[in-house]
Amino acid sequence: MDEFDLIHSITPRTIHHSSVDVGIGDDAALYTAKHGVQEIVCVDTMVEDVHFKLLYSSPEDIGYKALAVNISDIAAMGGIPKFYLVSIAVPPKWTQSEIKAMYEGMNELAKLYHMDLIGGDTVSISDKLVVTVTVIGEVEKGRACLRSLARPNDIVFVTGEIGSSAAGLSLLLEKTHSQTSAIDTDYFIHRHKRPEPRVSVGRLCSSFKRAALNDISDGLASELNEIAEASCVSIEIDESMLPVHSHLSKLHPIWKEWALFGGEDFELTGTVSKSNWEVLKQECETRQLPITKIGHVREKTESNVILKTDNGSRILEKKGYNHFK
Ligand SMILES: Nc1ncnc2c1ncn2[C@@H]1O[C@H](COP(=O)(O)OP(=O)(O)OP(=O)(O)O)[C@@H](O)[C@H]1O
Ligand SMILES: Cc1ncc(C[n+]2csc(CCOP(=O)(O)O)c2C)c(N)n1
Ligand SMILES: [Mg+2]
Ligand SMILES: [Mg+2]
Ligand SMILES: [Mg+2]
Repeated sequence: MDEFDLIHSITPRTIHHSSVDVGIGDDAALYTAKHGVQEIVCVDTMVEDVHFKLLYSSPEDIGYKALAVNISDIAAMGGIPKFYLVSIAVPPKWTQSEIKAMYEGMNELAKLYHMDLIGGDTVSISDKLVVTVTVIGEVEKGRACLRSLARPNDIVFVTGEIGSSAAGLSLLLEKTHSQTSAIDTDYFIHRHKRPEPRVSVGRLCSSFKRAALNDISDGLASELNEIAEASCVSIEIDESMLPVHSHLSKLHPIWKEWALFGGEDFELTGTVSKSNWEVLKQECETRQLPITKIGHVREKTESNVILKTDNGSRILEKKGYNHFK
């Protein structure tokens, strides 16, 4: 079984409400609730030992990340997050104060975005903790940054830097050991545990008539393939332009794999027209938001995503984190 095939197979062929603008297939769903506004809804689950280990994650870390990954999906639609609901399945070993600490972790981030916790559900489970967060946000009607909005000649960009979260995970799982104290391993670990959703960049993109966005949960290669598929275009990126932390390559020889396929960076990748790119770059510079051009959108060819390297070019397959592979 493949995660993406499964989702495809359960996608309904008909909808009952014409107010549904975007259903299954993007970072979040969109429906028109009131004049001039589209509501955005998304949900993501985190499971102990699949998404985090108690060995290195505090209850606050778990709560923080469970909300962060959902705010990131709202950012990837160009929206403003407003409300959240939390469903928890808690094993017997958890104390009430640990659960409260998990909500404190969420609240840390919710405060920043002025978000309200408006509901949820609590059940017991025999073994591992499961946290499911639903976030509701909104975007001006017609301004959502859909995966299907990339067009030939657009500029392809990514925010922040990629690969650092995967490096942090590798350090936490003790698959990687730093040979020198000159490398700030805590930095990479922090990037893994406490991703920062890029809401401001999403909002800048939603001010353009058209922008495609996706947030990086499964890895840059996977997310760009999703944009290329949804937009019926090909995407060409340049390996030498990929933004990575200056210490990443010193940590482990597989650093390029981390950057392309590692995932959980929760940065945004997307495409805008050439003229909008100049505006976006300038606006990001003014606000000190890191953003990097990494390539171009092309007319559709048989390969969805192409990576140009020093030795030529290769197809970047939709390889990355996949729950059933
Ligand atoms: N079990 C499911 N039932 C119905 N729809 C689903 C299910 N799982 C995923 N989807 C839908 O499929 C689309 C893609 O979901 P996916 O979870 O891959 O995206 P994402 O949340 O952006 O990525 P990630 O979960 O890796 O952070 C979304 O529209 C989502 O709502
Ligand atoms: C203990 C442990 N092992 C592996 C990973 C890596 N990982 C888990 S889920 C995922 C993709 C995003 O999740 P989703 O697609 O569910 O949103 C990635 C890259 C981790 N975080 N912790
Ligand atoms: Mg997403
Ligand atoms: Mg999801
Ligand atoms: Mg995923």
